[in-house]
Parts: sequence; structure tokens; C-alpha cells
Amino acid sequence: MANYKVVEIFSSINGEGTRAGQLAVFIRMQGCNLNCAYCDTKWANEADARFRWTSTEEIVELLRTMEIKNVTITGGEPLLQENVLELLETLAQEKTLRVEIETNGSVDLTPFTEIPNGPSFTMDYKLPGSGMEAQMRTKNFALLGADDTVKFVVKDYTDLCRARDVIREYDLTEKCHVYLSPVYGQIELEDIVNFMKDNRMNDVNMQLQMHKIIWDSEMRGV
Ligand SMILES: C[S@@+](CC[C@H](N)C(=O)[O-])C[C@H]1O[C@@H](n2cnc3c(N)ncnc32)[C@H](O)[C@@H]1O
Ligand SMILES: Nc1nc2[nH]cc(C(=O)O)c2c(=O)[nH]1
Ligand code: SF4
Ligand SMILES: [Mg+2]
Repeated sequence: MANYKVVEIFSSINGEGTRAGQLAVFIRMQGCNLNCAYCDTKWANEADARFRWTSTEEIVELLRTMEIKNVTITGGEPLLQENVLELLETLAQEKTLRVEIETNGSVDLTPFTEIPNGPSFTMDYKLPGSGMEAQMRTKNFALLGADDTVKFVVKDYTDLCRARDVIREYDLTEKCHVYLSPVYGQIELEDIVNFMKDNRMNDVNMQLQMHKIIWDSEMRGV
């Protein structure tokens, strides 16, 4: 069976997404193909980041003992782990779990969206402020459904305008959940609200990362 490069596993409340505020187990995988200017987990992306090879069975066993329904697989970029499809297929058979993937928008979601009882996806669309927009795979939008989310992490006015235009161009609010989230500490929060009002951004959710409010913003494992 397969092993994965896991840099941390912890339980907390989910600080982001449609299940924000609910207990969740986080499985953070090592490594990423992007290098977003604002990334808050750069430490996990380094090639020499300390990871533990963790098997599918170990993960299933741990989740059973933790008795927490929500599982968020994140990173780094979790969908780049070799054999991660096996992990997702195995977790799909654990009927009590609700699995969510945080993914960076550059990875083809096709094989992962075909899993019966598979996970839900929170896919970032990386905006100009990240420096990574050229890597975005907009074909993924067609694969997303009502349980999935497209998330825009915004740094400034240019990012807000681009997010608005992408939401409109692909009619995202008709397909899935849509979130706007500030790059932590880099944009006035009320500017986001005013932009949403000015642009009549109905069906879009603004969201703050709750864990960075509850704990120190640099804290790991929360
Ligand atoms: C660390 S990433 C890992 C998953 C995947 N690589 C991705 O980018 O979606 C998890 C989420 O945190 C967000 N994020 C990273 N750094 C952030 C920051 N400084 N402020 C707000 N959100 C941030 C990302 O945009 C993404 O939505
Ligand atoms: N509490 C908490 N909630 C989260 N939701 C998404 C996270 C992530 O890093 O992907 C995260 C995280 O790191 N901590
Ligand atoms: S894609 Fe995600 S993990 Fe990778 S650099 Fe960007 S925010 Fe960080
Ligand atoms: Mg995080």
C-alpha cells in the first residue's frame, strides 16, 4: 500500500471553507509546484521539510480513533502526492467521514472527481498578487459541483477586480460555493465588503481565516 509525505496531522476547528467552525482533522502533505507570494505554509513546501512517510492504513486507523467526521487534506499541494488517488478512494469507503481537499488550481481534477462518494474540493484561483495566475487550469471549473468551492485569496484592488471578472466569466456562483478571503494582514477588510457592495457580488462569501484570529497567525498545528 502507498505512503505519503505528511508534515503534520492535527485536529482543530476548520478555519476556512463551507465547514468553517466545525471540528476537522487536517492532514498536511509536503511539497508544492507553485510559490505564491503570500503562502503561509512555505515551510511545508521546502524539499527538506521534515515529513513522515505515512501509509493509507495508518491514516485510516488514526481517523477512526479520532472520531472526527471532517477531514481536510491540504499542504503544500496534496494532489501532487504520488498515489494520492488511492488514499482518496480508501477514505471514500469510510462512510462516516466527510473529506475535503484544498488544492491550488493548477492540478487537473479529473481523476479525483470521478471517485464514487469522493471528496469535496476547495480549489483556489490564484490571482495576480500571488504571482501564479498563469498556472491556473480553468478547465477544472467544469468539474466542480454544488459541494465544491472556488476560493479567491485577495491582496489588493487588482486582485478583487480579477476575482470579480473570473466569477462572472465562468458563472461560478451558479456552479459551486464562491469565497473571497484576504491575504492575511495585507488588505483592509472593509475594502473587500465595499467592493462586494459596489459590484453587487451576490452569492459570494467573504471569509476570514478563523484559526489566525484565535491563535497566533504564525502558529502551526492549529
Ligand atoms: C496553504 S494552501 C494549501 C493548499 C493548496 N496548495 C492551495 O493553495 O490551495 C491552503 C489555503 O491557504 C490559503 N493561504 C495561504 N497563505 C495565505 C495567506 N497568507 N493568507 C490567506 N490565505 C492563505 C491558500 O490560498 C489556500 O486557500
Ligand atoms: N484551523 C485550520 N483550518 C484550516 N483550513 C484550511 C487550512 C489549511 O491550511 O489548508 C487550515 C489550517 O491550517 N488550520
Ligand atoms: S499553492 Fe498553496 S501551498 Fe503552494 S505556494 Fe501557493 S498557497 Fe502555498
Ligand atoms: Mg492554512
